[in-house]
Amino acid sequence: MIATLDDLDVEGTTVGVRVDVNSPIDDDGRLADDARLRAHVDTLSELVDRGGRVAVLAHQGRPGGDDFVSLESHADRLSELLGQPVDYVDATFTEAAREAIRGLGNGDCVVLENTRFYSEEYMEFDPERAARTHLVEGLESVLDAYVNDAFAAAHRSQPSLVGLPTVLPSYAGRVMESELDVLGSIEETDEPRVYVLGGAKVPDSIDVAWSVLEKGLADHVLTAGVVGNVFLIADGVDLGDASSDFIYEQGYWDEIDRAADLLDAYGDRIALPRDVAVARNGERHELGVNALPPGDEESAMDIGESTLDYYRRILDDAETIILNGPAGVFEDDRFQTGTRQLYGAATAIPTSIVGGGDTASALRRLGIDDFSHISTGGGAALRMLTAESLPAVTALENAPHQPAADD
Ligand SMILES: Nc1ncnc2c1ncn2[C@@H]1O[C@H](COP(=O)(O)OP(=O)(O)O)[C@@H](O)[C@H]1O
Ligand SMILES: O=C(OP(=O)(O)O)[C@H](O)COP(=O)(O)O
Repeated sequence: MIATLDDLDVEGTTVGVRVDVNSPIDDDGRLADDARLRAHVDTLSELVDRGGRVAVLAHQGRPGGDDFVSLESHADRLSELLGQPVDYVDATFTEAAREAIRGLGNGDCVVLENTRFYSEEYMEFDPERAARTHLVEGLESVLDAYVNDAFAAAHRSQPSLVGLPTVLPSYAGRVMESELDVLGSIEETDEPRVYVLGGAKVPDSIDVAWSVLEKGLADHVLTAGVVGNVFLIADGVDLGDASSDFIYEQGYWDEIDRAADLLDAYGDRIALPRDVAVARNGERHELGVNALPPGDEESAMDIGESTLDYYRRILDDAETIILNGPAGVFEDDRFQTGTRQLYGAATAIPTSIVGGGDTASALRRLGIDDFSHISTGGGAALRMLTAESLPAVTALENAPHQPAADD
């Protein structure tokens, strides 16, 4: 049983709120897309409106990456979104941070510095050990409560996600609540239930496929993107050197054997692309699988019309569809068709659930957003779809001061 904001007496309470605003960053090191910030506005505005003293904790990027930047521009944007001043302090758990938190009045909000500027926050710990890190020990004394709204990071066992809820009364924010509500009860959705696995996270997608087929959750698994390419090769199709080299370079070669095992076990419920699109003379060119391999240097970048017809026929009967990852290289106009049409068809199905942070924002840019639920998480959503527990969710379940089960 996880406590929510409904269980928290907010007025005058100093709350540490973990959000996931890990976002694309522009060449000047500033926020380039505010979708993830907007997702947390409900939680944050509720807390300030109810008189909370709000300290926001978040990570941005990974050490060494171009997007590993300060949260100053996130704070600026948050101020616009909340319609009130939001302070930023370039400290996370030191005396400067504690001073900023102690200085909050009711309804005030401050954004602390990128948690991953501190090495412990980029390591995974069990909750008890995480509770003895500098970040947790530094903040514990100035916080009355902890709210986790960072569903997209809930598969990470890092101090701000599993350590703070070990020592503070803890609550799920509104994003976390709605994600757990939808993704935690997939088995209650209507059948036939179809999973579409596309994109480039091949090992994760194969884990999901195994799990949902084994548990009988999926009536059909439709494959696309790099995932579809791996299944085609596993089925004996020669996709040519360019696609094979790409899969090899990504370190996914072993996944071909796993895909072949899956086809052996559940081939009747797994649908493979019937054609692919390549770039020929600078234009999109579709090739049936019987016409493969493609020319030298031609890579399978999207699914083609014949695959879309086949997949649409399967979708005709579906009551629930769960999609993860694009059908092709949607960043290139020539290879957007598969994603546009497949996801477009999915919006007509009564229950449509999309996982995958990057895919979700791309879909919004394509103007396709009429789904029952668009998850804020990529990796976290995939983990939930395999019915695996997420460390940050478990930490919330085990946190002190939980409401009684019959509350
Ligand atoms: N056939 C393909 N070949 C190469 N890359 C692909 C192909 N299909 C999809 N992709 C790439 O997959 C990436 C997104 O996949 P993924 O990271 O799994 O999605 P998400 O971020 O939503 O979880 C996109 O950058 C897209 O270009
Ligand atoms: O963007 C995130 O995950 P996602 O790419 O799976 O959606 C989260 O912020 C987690 O980031 P991480 O994968 O660097 O731990």
